[in-house]
Amino acid sequence: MILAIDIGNTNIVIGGIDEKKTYFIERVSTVRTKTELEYAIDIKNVLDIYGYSVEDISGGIVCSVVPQITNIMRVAAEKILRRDIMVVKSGLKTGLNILMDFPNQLGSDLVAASVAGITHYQVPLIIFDLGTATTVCVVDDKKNYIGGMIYPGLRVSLDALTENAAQLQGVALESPGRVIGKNTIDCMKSGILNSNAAAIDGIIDRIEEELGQKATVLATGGLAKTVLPLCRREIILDEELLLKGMLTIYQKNHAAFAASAETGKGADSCG
Ligand SMILES: Nc1ncnc2c1ncn2[C@@H]1O[C@H](COP(=O)(O)OP(=O)(O)OP(=O)(O)O)[C@@H](O)[C@H]1O
Ligand SMILES: CC(C)(CO)[C@@H](O)C(=O)NCCC(=O)O
Ligand SMILES: [K+]
Repeated sequence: MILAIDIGNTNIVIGGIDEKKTYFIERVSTVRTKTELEYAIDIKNVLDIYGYSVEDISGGIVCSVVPQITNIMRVAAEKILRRDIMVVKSGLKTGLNILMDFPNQLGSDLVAASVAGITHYQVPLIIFDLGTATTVCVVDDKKNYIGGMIYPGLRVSLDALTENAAQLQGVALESPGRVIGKNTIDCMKSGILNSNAAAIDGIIDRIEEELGQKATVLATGGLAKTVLPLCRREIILDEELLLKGMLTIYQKNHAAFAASAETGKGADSCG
């Protein structure tokens, strides 16, 4: 099994995975001030809770969209696993052809999700990731990453609303059970959930129209399981999509990575 660490803007997902299965998957909060030792303790605690030791882990990979934490987490994982840890970045083999204006600016999380998409599902693909941001990845029938969308995630949208409206307070992100709200809280709950669900349905229609093809639609991220039940289109929920993508990237690059680490050419340059 390898250790896969996905650093998002809100949460860090720590998972143990191999081609057979996911052994554990846990979230800790993304805290920008934590030290290497504190993240090392997080990793150690997750392993301890599940009864795994360092010997059970054959390697590690970090995927991050928070640049100031990337290296701290890499060193933290190296402290625990006592081996070089791979970082998802441009230059690695992925099997995905990124047709963007600036391919190296594409978020590593979007790369990992798309790699998992082309590995485990039928292309073309539309992939929604409902986290801090809601992102949409579009992969065509030739496994080209052709673009997507980025818009505010549900929690970020709600926070902006309550900050700007004097009479509105925070609500839990849960369905009120009906579309037409009868009180402030239900109106807000219905509004945030149904507006996002309807957006997803509508976005799928528009992307398929622009693609000229029907696509496999996937969803992942902390909020996917809350929103998907309100969508009308068929959408496959895969909460382990990023971990699966990180495993594939690890496998495709592991030999070159080990060789470059061995010859001291720099632990994190692979090609
Ligand atoms: N059970 C929950 N109830 C309410 N909000 C939640 C819940 N779980 C996650 N969230 C919200 O979902 C968002 C985080 O989703 P996720 O765990 O996918 O985070 P992330 O991976 O850090 O996001 P990103 O990858 O976009 O940076 C946050 O806005 C968080 O407040
Ligand atoms: C859009 C987010 C924040 C989603 O996590 C992340 O993928 C990111 O910071 N991306 C960089 C910009 C881009 O992907 O075009
Ligand atoms: K940011």
